[in-house]
Amino acid sequence: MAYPTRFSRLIPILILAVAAGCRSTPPQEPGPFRDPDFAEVVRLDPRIHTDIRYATANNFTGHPLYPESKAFLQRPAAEALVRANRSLLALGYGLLIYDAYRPWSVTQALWDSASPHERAIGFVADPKTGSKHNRGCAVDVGLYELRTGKEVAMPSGYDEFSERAHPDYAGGPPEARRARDLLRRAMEAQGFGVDPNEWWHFNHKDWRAYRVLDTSFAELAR
Ligand SMILES: C[C@@H](N)C(=O)N[C@H](C)C(=O)O
Ligand SMILES: [Zn+2]
Repeated sequence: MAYPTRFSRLIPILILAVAAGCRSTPPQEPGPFRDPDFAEVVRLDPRIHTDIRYATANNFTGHPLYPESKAFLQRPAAEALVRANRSLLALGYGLLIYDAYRPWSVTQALWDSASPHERAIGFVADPKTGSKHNRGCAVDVGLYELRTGKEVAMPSGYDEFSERAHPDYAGGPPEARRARDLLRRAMEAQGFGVDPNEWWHFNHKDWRAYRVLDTSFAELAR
């Protein structure tokens, strides 16, 4: 029987073609874009603290997704963050970064870990379009108290995906809401906009000028 034999020879080729079609890659965007110019934030201002959650198992996936704990941003966003930190230092607080530049493949991994509901409400960016973190123009931040070095309590924890995480949530302890609003004012004064679902996530105003990247931290540090 000639037909089944010829067809069975085609099967590996078909599998390879389907696999190639499904291979995930960052979105191809027409641009034009600025060249990447990353700065490691703590080198610009060591009084900005970090607790890069995706470099630890203390994140919603339960696994480390970064090989090292680093906070890079495109230079205009990094410099704006330093200015926001300076304004907070004067009030007895400092910025605590939970995440900054995120390679696109990590956005894909977060998307794969998220539930359909979390995807639907925009808790994690769709890798088809990419995240503003992938452009080096989004930062997840909270506050620490200068006097004690301790993290300041907010109405929800980081990546707690609930109504309490909304930047305009009106419940919870008033001092937690005051801290959240103080953070937001300091960030907005320097050109960042808060995410409507997440009090900790801020996009720098220049995000459209940079493409989605999948460059590793090690490559950025070179
Ligand atoms: C997953 C969360 N930390 C986050 O950053 N969400 C936004 C929407 C993103 O993935 O860009
Ligand atoms: Zn974020």
